[in-house]
Amino acid sequence: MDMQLKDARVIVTAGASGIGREIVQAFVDEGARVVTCDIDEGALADLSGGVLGLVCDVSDADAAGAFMADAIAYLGGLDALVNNAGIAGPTAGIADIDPHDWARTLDVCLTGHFNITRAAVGALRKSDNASITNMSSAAGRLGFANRAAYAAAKWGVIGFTKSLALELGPDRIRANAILPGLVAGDRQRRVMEARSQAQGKTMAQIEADAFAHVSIKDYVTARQIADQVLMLASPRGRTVSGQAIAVDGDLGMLG
Ligand SMILES: NC(=O)C1=CN([C@@H]2O[C@H](COP(=O)(O)OP(=O)(O)OC[C@H]3O[C@@H](n4cnc5c(N)ncnc54)[C@H](O)[C@@H]3O)[C@@H](O)[C@H]2O)C=CC1
Ligand SMILES: Cc1ncc2c(c1O)C(=O)OC2
Repeated sequence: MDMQLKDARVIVTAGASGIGREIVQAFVDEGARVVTCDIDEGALADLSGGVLGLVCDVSDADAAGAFMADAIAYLGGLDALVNNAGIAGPTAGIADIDPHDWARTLDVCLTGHFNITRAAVGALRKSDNASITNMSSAAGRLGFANRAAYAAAKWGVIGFTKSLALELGPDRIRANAILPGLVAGDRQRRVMEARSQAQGKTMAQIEADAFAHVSIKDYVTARQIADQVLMLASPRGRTVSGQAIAVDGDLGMLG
C-alpha cells in the first residue's frame, strides 16, 4: 500500500534511539523528509538517510521553540509531528518518589509534548495533510504500581491529545495518541532483569508473569509502533482523530 508520504515534511522528537529511531527510519523509507531532535548527541551523529538531527531537550520551552523554528525552516513547512520523547521516570512506592524525579517525568513526558506542539501549530495549519501523533503508553489507560509519575504523565498525554483534536479539527489538523505495550528493546530488558534480581526469579518466569495479562503473548516491535504512526500521518488516515490507539497485543494489566 502506498502511504502517500513521499516528500512529506516530518518532525519526530527523540529519534536517536529506540522507538523514535524506528519511526524516523520508517518515514525515510516512505520518501519523507525528516528532522529529529534528541539529548543524546552521540546517537544523533550516527543517524543516516539524510535525516537532520539536532540537539534539544524537549522539556526546555525555549530550546524546543528554537528547535522547531529551525526544523520548520529547514523543511519549508510541516505536515506530520510525532511527539515521541519520554523517560521511564522513577520506580518507587508513592512515599519514596523524589519530588524532583516526579517533576522531571512530567516535564519530559507531558510538558515536552506541549512545548513542541505549541511551536508546530502555525505551520501545521498551512499543510493539507496535518497530523500530530503523541506517544502515550499502556500506562496512559491503566494504573502502574510503583510507576505513578510515569502513569500520571501518560494519562496526561491522552487528555492533551483529545483537547488538541477538538481544538484543531476544524483546521483539518488531526491528533491521536499511540499506547505501546511491552515493546521489545533495551528498556524492557532492563526492567525485566531488575525484576528478576529483586524477586529471585528466572527471566523466563518474569516474562511469563508479564505476559499472563496479555492476549497476544509476544513483545510489540518498535516497527509495529512505527507502522501505526505512518498510518496516522498518511492521507489514508485522514478521518482518524482524537483516538487513543493501543498497540499492545491486548495488554490488560501492568506490573
Ligand atoms: N519501550 C517501551 O516498552 C515503551 C515505550 N513507550 C514510550 O515510547 C517513547 C519512546 O520510548 P523508547 O524508545 O522505549 O525509549 P528509549 O529510552 O529507548 O529512547 C528514548 C530516546 O529519548 C531521548 N530523550 C530522553 N529524554 C529526552 C528529552 N528530554 N528531550 C529529547 N530527547 C530525549 C533519549 O536520548 C533516547 O534517544 C517514550 O515516550 C516512551 O514513554 C511507551 C510504552 C512502552
Ligand atoms: C518498562 C515498561 N513496561 C511496561 C510498559 C512500559 C514500560 O516502560 C510502558 O511504557 O508501557 C507499558
